[in-house]
Amino acid sequence: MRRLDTRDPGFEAGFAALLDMARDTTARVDGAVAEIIARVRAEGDAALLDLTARFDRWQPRDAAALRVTAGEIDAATASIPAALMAALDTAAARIETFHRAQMPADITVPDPAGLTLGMRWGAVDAAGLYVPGGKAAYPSSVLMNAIPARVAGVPRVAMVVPTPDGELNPLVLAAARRAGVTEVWRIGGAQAVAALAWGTASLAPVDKITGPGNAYVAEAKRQVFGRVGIDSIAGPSEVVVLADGAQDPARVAMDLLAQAEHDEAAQSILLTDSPALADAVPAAVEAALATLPRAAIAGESWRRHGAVILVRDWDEGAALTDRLAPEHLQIMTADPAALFARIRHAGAAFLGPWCPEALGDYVAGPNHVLPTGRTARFASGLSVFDFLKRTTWIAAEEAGLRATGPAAVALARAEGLEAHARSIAERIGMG
Ligand SMILES: NC(=O)c1ccc[n+]([C@@H]2O[C@H](COP(=O)([O-])OP(=O)(O)OC[C@H]3O[C@@H](n4cnc5c(N)ncnc54)[C@H](O)[C@@H]3O)[C@@H](O)[C@H]2O)c1
Ligand SMILES: N[C@H](CO)Cc1c[nH]c[nH+]1
Ligand SMILES: [Zn+2]
Repeated sequence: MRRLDTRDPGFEAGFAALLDMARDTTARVDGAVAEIIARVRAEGDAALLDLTARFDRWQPRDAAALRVTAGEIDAATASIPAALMAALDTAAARIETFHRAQMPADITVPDPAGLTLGMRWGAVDAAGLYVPGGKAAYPSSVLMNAIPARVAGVPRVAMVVPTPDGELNPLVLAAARRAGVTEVWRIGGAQAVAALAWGTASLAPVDKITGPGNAYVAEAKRQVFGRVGIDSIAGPSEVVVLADGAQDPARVAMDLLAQAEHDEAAQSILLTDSPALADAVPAAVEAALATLPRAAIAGESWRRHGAVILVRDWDEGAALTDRLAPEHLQIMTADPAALFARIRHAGAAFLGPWCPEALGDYVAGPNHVLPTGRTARFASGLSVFDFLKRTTWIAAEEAGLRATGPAAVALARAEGLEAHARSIAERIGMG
């Protein structure tokens, strides 16, 4: 854990090291990922069987065993206790409501020159959803990926999830059923991303791959981009908590640990204007760690990547937050909305002491698949827009072509493109 103070002369160097940590999560695995993708392209299902045995410690009998059957999904769903199923339902319904509200409308623009112009939205044909499963199972991520895809109208939704040691998580399967996933595959890591992008004899390729994952998954998505579309790069989790001196150190500590427990590579940062809070939180983190089942992961994450930054004021706090462009931004100050208005870059914001980030992970409604590694400077969280694309259209009658065509003819000739010019000119008798 780093302790930084903006008043210290060495602050910039320490802060730059924090920024580098966020930037560097995938670079170190690019070679290994390229090899995995090349193997899946060359060997298809055989590579999936071999890599699954190697990385997930599970040897599927054959390629057919990589696909979860409808019977397995039925049995898993039936095994979920009613109260847990009700919680899954609450989350699914709230996520669906929020994402339905995102659906954009087609536009038609009447044009005074006599053309009609428009833009139409349409869903991709097939989406591949990556659901992480190496260190923990994420039923909530199934809902967060699949519900926007279905709301957008995607007909084929293929989900991949690793099953370490051959363990299928029943709630992951129940969530897949609840969210309308059409295929579930027991594969993970870069090999799953490669299979979705290039296809194998068993798994048909998709058009768009979405979802979070570890550094291998994030790097694989980066490498298959272009062959398929991807959402943002959502890698190891991050949170920046902005808290003033009125906040309870124990609550702040648990909010930091809620990200740290995801992954040793996760990053949790506290920014505060209170020297007392800056002193109290590290001790509160250590005390809370002792009570957590995933203390080993959370402890390593906190010690390697965690930070407490003491700022002079919230002007400084807002500027540093923009430089971090965090995946999650939790604001617990006297006027959280006013401070949020001064910050431009964050994947998702959580305002006030009654809005811990974990609420958004599960049931609030907005998506929890968010841009990490400072990509919130230019990227956004998963939404229906990731599964939609736009087609613009133009309709012209003769009068419209006569009114607008001569300018096009002039520009086409200026570009030396005579066929362009004549395809218009000959229709309107310009010669
Ligand atoms: N941003 C989000 O919305 C969100 C949501 C949930 C989880 N997460 C993040 O997703 C990540 C999940 O990571 P995970 O590891 O638990 O699951 P994962 O499913 O992303 O990765 C597991 C896979 O990684 C591959 N792998 C592991 N070690 C490898 C190696 N040495 N070489 C090649 N491949 C290897 C294996 O194929 C394995 O199946 C965490 O960082 C968590 O913070 C993010
Ligand atoms: N915080 C994660 C996104 O970074 C999402 C998640 C899933 N389950 C719990 N949390
Ligand atoms: Zn989380």
